[in-house]
Amino acid sequence: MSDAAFQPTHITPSDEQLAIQLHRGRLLLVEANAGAAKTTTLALRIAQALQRGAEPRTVLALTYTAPAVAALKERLIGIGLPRATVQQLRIETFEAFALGVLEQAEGTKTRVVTSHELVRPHVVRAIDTAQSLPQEPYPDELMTDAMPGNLVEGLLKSFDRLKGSMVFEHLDPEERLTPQLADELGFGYLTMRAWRCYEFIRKGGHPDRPEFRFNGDGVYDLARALLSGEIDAGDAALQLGLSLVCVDEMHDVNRAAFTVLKAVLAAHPRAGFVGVGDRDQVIHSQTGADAAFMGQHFAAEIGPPTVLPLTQSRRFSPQLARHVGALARKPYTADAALHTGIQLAPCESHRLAATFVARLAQAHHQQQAVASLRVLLRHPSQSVLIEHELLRLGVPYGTVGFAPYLERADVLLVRGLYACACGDFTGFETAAQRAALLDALLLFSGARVDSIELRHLDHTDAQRAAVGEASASLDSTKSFIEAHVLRSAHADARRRLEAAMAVLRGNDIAAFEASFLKALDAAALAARVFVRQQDAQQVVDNIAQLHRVAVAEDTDVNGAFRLFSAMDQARHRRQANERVVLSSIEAAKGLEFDHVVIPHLSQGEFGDGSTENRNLLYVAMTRARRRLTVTHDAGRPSRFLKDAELIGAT
Ligand SMILES: Nc1ncnc2c1ncn2[C@@H]1O[C@H](COP(=O)(O)OP(=O)(O)OP(=O)(O)O)[C@@H](O)[C@H]1O
Repeated sequence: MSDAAFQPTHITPSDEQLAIQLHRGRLLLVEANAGAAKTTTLALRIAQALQRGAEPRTVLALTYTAPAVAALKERLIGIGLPRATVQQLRIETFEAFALGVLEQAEGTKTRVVTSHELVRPHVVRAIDTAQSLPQEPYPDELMTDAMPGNLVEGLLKSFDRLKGSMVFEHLDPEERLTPQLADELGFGYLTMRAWRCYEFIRKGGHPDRPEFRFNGDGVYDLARALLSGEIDAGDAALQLGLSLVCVDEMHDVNRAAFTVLKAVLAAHPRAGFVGVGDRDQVIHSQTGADAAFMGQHFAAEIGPPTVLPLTQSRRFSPQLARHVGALARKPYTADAALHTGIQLAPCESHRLAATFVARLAQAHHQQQAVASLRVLLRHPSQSVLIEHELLRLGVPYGTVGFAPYLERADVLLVRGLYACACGDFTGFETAAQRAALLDALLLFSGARVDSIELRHLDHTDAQRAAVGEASASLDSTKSFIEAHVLRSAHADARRRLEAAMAVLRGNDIAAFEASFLKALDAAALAARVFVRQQDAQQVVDNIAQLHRVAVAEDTDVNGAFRLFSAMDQARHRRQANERVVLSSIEAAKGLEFDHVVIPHLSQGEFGDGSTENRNLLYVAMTRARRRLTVTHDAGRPSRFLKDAELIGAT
């Protein structure tokens, strides 16, 4: 145990950082810009606590996302803490932490569901129930022309906000829910009624715990149990013997997470608290995230914190700080010693942008110095052309936040249709490849595996068992497709799949170009399968991009599909590479890379001008250390480029 300042490796803390590292007051908040060393300074504060004698298991650091957990661990190792010590610290997402506390309090583990598609039937049932309750005082308000299945996406989004903001829990229990009250709260009456029914279904009639928990339900259920007094700060499940509680990316905290945090601090009155965040990195506002939880709510409900500054970006240059400051409309300074090259490359088409990015990656890969190049994409479908070019050039790469395009269910569907239509299963040599193909075909065809031997299993397990068996050999795969996919497909889906196969069978590239997308009607196929509009849109976009690549290959249909298989094989032969990675922006939050590439910042490519999209671009640009490259169509640049003063305002 020592009271001397912890000495990090690699960096010399600034005076501002030292003030935070050595702070002894109980409550400390730091709000600072991206790259201003928030996570590093939190890591220093944790290392200082260990130096003062704290046991690693008594330090709890909570964040909202898995990438933020990874970023904090990386910084702790970066400042010199042994990996083994870092592994003993409790660094978790709020959701994982809440699930752990609930498991302890409930004495059992509840099933966790992560797929929107698996909760869809429960939401549909909740709408049905809400619309048919006999004592409903406002039945007319619950009628809608929309099919229940089409309401699921919107309802789940509203449910996220109802949970995150704990709207119901803050209502007067005596107050009756009326259409007017629902309106005042900013939710439709049907939404609030369906929510109550959904929660009833989720509880499954069990008195102590729900049947299942979906995304965010862990934090919500714990927060609700805390508010109702079912669990309190004195409960053994919350008595964790903590000496320090930290929250990284505190701007992502919503009312439910804040309720959990309050209870953790109440359970550990002697533990110190440090929270760090940046209000321009809020990309989860749909779940009720609000920077006020590191402002007025914190002061009013937990106590007045000491607020300490971190003023300068330590990641990138003053020039880049000026641009991101203009984008986020706030003052931004950076360490004058840092240099970040900024390149704005005009590329008129997606294809030109893909070629440009792939060449950059190739040059990067050939350099000897170990450095990271990260291509940050707003939508996964933007990777199709870029990956295709990388494979053509033989540049190894990895993907984070989405699967490589040749492994996506929608791309496997198209490749599988070609394989079935033309009897050419090249590219499906391994059982794993065949299993992925069967899963994709089952998904989009709406076919259900039905066999007497598997009746004792639930649907998911039955499908897994049947696919596992069928994928063992190519012959059994083919018979399974014939017997269980095409023959038992949903009627609409079957019509589309057969029409698409007929186009492929013709091996006529002109007909393929003119009518394949129309015959397949991916939008209709996807809308039947996916709950979220954005997921269905991704299917349409992925297939459109694949089609574009095949048409541009200047060969016949057989040639184009053979090329896809060859590329897939080449990809499997090469090791995934950490130096060139294509990634979603969400998965890069909290991380940093030597060279960041943001392709195609043109009108309509980065979503609308909403705060959420602006914040995503802010997060993306601020990941760069030494180089930032942005491509755009100079004829139709994104408005964000003007806002960031990367191009002149017109
Ligand atoms: N004292 C220091 N000297 C030099 N570099 C430093 C110092 N402190 C932090 N850094 C570096 O600054 C960079 C940004 O730090 P960090 O990731 O902690 O910022 P952040 O504010 O958490 O960023 P974000 O909000 O984007 O997640 C890192 O490369 C880190 O190593």
